[in-house]
Amino acid sequence: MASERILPTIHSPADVKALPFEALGGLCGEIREALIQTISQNGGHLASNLGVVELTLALHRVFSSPKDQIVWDVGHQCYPHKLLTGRYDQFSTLRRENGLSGFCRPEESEHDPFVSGHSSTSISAAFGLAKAKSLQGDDGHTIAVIGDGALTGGLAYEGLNNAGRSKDRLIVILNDNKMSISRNVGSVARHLAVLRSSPRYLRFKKGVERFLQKVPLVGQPLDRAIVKVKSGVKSMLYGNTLFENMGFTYMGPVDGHDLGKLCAVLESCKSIHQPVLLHVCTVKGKGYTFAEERPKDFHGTSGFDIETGDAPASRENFSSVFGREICDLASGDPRVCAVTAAMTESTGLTEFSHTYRSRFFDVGIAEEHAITFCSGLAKNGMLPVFAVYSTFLQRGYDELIHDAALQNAKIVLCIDRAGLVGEDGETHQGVFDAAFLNTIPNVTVFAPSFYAELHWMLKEAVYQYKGVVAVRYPRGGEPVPPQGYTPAPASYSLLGGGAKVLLITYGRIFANACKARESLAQKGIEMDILKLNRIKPMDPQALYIARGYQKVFFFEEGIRTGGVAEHFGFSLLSGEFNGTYSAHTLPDGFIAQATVASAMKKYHLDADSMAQIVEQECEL
Ligand SMILES: Cc1ncc(C[n+]2csc(CCOP(=O)(O)OP(=O)(O)O)c2C)c(N)n1
Ligand SMILES: CC(=O)[C@@H](O)[C@H](O)COP(=O)(O)O
Ligand SMILES: [Mg+2]
Repeated sequence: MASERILPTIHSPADVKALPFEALGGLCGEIREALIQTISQNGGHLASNLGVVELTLALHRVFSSPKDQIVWDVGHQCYPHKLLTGRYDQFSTLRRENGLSGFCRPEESEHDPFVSGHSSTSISAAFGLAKAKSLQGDDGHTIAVIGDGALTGGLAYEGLNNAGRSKDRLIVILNDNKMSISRNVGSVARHLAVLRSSPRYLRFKKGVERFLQKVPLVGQPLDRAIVKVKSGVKSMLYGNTLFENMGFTYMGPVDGHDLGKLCAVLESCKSIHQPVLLHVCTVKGKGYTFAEERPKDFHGTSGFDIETGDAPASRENFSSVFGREICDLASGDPRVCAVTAAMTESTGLTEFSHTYRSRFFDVGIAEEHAITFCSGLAKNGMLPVFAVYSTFLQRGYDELIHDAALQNAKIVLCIDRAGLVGEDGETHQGVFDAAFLNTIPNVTVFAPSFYAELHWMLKEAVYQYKGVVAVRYPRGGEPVPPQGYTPAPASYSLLGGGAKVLLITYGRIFANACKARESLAQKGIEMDILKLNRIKPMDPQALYIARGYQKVFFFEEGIRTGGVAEHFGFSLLSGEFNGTYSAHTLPDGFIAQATVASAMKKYHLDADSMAQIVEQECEL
């Protein structure tokens, strides 16, 4: 007889605690099955989640969420946590519109204490949470779970530096699977490799524990004294770990797939009332052979066949075209360098990384550093191109101002995933870059709608302009180029001429504007389109053209405040313009997860909405 499934009966961490230990292995299997089933359909971060199944279970056995708070770094590995904290029934809605988020979301559950999506925030957040608890006399624990990849981000060290030697109940769990999205990089990764290969410490610790158990009335002060003695002896024998030097008690390394060991060591962590770092070793993709063998492919997937592990063949997209173009430039110019902050594959730099190894730099999840590093390269005569997602570029705002723009350093930013990104949702939408780049002097911004434009804009960016030059393009492929439109290397292009109505736009939604124009033409409404190729600085000639129209509509796939539409409108309305101007942009808010097509419709950036808006205005 088939045994009853356990996962559907888990409605809260209390249910996890109530299970006999022998049932936990089966539960791990059910969690893995749920992950594989759902992610194969909905897409998501499979390999990272498969790797933390036992760890998540152990955390919920030993600690009591929500009193004890668990902060998942990046949050892309929090799906097992969702399954164990009352969200199993909604799991099929993962990453869908109005469904469960693929990251931690306090609005979704009391078991998600902090928003996540961007890397390396967990230690700072957890320390803040822990400190607040201490100040309020709350004896709950706070646990940050951070991956070895996320540990390459500078913010993690700011958190460690600040939290070390405090007296708060903070536990940092380092989930070390040797992988960021690609193989992890840098000298800390090397330090972790050394620690992984010296399991003597935990054995030593176990000896201490056995001793402790024999000592009657072991209280807190004795616990601490033992920890100190133990650390001292250990550092004499083996040298200190980085974490100990930063004031943490280091425990580990421990096998992150051995539930018994994990529970025992977490109990020990719980008894040390000062910051502890527990080093856990896991296998990315654990339990699904294809993901174990190809963790990169299963880091983020848009869906796959469970039997074969095959995903739909990836088609040409802006990232792959960029990857080709940058290789072309590098082949003819030894000054061209490519920089990524741990996103080699997804930004299209795989080929470059193999072919031009000495000029390729994966700096880790360190966008701030990447920008300042690029400025240094540029100052000494190289031509650095930093390929970065729009949402992660937000990290480097000050570096752009202070380290690049202020000294007019010649760096090129290839801003990928600019605009709506879809299922990753609020934390990943690329809707702020046009607005925040608008605020920085010495910055030029291009926005291709098609691959052919990316080709000439990239060249222009590398060779024709001074200062910081950005080329921003969306996630995925180019839209179908409108009939009769030939991309031309100019800062703007005008479609039509002589109409009274003008639509202005840039980027991929230019294609929607062209469709809207066609459908309006069928209704007898003539409309010209002004397509901006360079969105900063604005070409005065483009403004001059707009002045001649009676009705001007600006459509922008970006936030309103500070965006291109607002800037254009301000300049237009403060000059000699007698017509009406309206801006149709994304709202000044956070855009929820949904397919790009659905969000476009919701915010009136699709062709039908554009046509409707123009038609209604023209009827007035
Ligand atoms: C600031 C920032 N840059 C880049 C990313 C993209 N990103 C998401 S997960 C990830 C790798 C994380 O590796 P690790 O922390 O080791 O977790 P693992 O997937 O190995 O469990 C990267 C680079 C991000 N989320 N945030
Ligand atoms: C978790 C994370 O931040 C990234 O892995 C992100 O989900 C990538 O999404 P893309 O599919 O756009 O590369
Ligand atoms: Mg990792």
